[in-house]
Amino acid sequence: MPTDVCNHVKVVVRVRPFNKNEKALDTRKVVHVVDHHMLTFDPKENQELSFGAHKVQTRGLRRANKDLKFVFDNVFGEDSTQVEVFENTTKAVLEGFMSGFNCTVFAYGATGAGKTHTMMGSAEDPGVMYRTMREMFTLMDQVKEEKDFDIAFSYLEVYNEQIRDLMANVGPLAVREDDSQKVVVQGLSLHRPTCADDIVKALDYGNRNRTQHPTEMNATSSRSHAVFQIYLKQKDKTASPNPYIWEAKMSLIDLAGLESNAVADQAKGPGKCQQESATINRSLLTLWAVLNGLADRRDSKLTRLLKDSLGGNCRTVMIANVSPSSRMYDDTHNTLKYADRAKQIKSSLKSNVLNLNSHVSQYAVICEKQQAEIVKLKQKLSEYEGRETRILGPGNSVVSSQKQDVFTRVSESLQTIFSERAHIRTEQLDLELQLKENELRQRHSERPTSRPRPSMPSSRRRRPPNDMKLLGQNATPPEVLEKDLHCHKLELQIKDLKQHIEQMIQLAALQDLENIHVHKMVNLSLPAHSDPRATLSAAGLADQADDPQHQELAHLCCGRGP
Ligand SMILES: Nc1ncnc2c1ncn2[C@@H]1O[C@H](COP(=O)(O)OP(=O)(O)OP(=O)(O)O)[C@@H](O)[C@H]1O
Repeated sequence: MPTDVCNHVKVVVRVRPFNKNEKALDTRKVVHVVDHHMLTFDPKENQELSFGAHKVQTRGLRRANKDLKFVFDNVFGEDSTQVEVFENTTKAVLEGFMSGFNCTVFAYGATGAGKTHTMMGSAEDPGVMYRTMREMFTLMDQVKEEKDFDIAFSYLEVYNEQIRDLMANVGPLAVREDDSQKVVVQGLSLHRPTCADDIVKALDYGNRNRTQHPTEMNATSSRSHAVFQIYLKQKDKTASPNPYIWEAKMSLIDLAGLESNAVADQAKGPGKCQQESATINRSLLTLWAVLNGLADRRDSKLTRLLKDSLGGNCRTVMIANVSPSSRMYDDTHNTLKYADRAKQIKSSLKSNVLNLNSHVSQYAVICEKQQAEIVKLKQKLSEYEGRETRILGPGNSVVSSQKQDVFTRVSESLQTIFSERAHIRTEQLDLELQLKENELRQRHSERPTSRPRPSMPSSRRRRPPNDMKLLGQNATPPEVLEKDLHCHKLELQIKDLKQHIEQMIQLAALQDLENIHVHKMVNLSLPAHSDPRATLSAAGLADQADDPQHQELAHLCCGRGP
């Protein structure tokens, strides 16, 4: 889904190591990296470090230390690796690129500050461009089952306000906008890489065509802005008739080195190079103003070219390259000031996600259908609310609430009948027990006291006969008789429990059957006082017509139907 987010331009600073010249001249170290986010420019004396044994004056007169603290999204020190820089710059925006956001990563800084090293690197230690492509291929590989990709790249330079194709080695080319406001460079060659190594070869080939002139700071100074652009189109592989399509452009730019006028003047004198330097500085200034939203993009070829890749709808990373040496004091100071201001730039992003056939008319039809569905459902709901509440009865037939009342009453009556039955049974058992007691008492009273009872257990037989006392002699039963009675009581209890369990099982089965029968009878809607036999046969229970319990139920159900 397309998403809009507000994003700051990510600004990082990379400080390169002292070069041979700077070492040889024993220049002062003017950039002190405090940590991964902070650096001090021109630190106070106690923080100062000189490369050699003695300090070397900056250009012009020695001035008071500025001791300026700068904070950035990342600060990479002199020992930082290409991997570290990549991981904390382009890698972070790659995810956005794969989600359809345009991205731009550009290296900015003075001539010889390390821009080309950061962006291109060398075959042994490739820079951001190669690593970005390699990572992109890895990411594409991870989702190749779900998405189809179409990837292409172009490589051009802007030199003295002219665009040249570095891959085809032709130019100048015109830049214009197409009907959909996309920037198009007429005649620019597009290339389809199959792997990251194709890109390295292409970059190597293109760089050989890039305009270079030696500067005071860099013998192989790139005097043009090199713009490497990757176009990625991805489409869902799903069988959906409206698959999403992501289209995004990533621009990796190695800008021409900014030259302070002092250096340029010193190095070049009048002529072509002076004009070149002035053009570079002007286009960088324009770029800067565009980034800050202060200038029209038509002011320079570079900004026209990057119309859809700067600010606005784009994720931007700026890598500011600086030298640590006092020899480049002013350039470094300027670069850091610009980088610091770039942190304030915000861009409003919009993912370039398209949907095939996503016509408004389609959505209107879907909306209409859904609205009709809602009206229908609302009607149904109010109909149901108007009616009496219905619940499901046995056999899944619908029983009205009136019938449900009768059903509940019949169930309650049945419960009462069964509990009364149980009570009667208990009373019956009590009576039986009393009878048995009386029988035993009578038997004992008839028996001679001296003779032991043959049925008694041996432990009892061992007791002296005079222990036995007849009931009635002192109003307490003899011990043997008491034990006999207890034994008998237990036997009766066991018998009763067994019967009770059987009864419970039968009752449960009967209750189920009765519930069904009651339900049948309740549904008959017979008048009150109908003949129970007739009710039973009408309910299809003619075989139960003589059963008093069923007759009782039929009586209860009659006249209570709907
Ligand atoms: N981080 C670094 N580590 C080691 N060497 C570096 C580093 N950065 C730059 N260099 C070396 O410094 C020299 C100048 O760097 P580079 O060509 O990248 O500068 P540049 O900013 O692109 O200059 P220009 O704008 O003039 O083209 C090169 O020899 C490069 O290898």
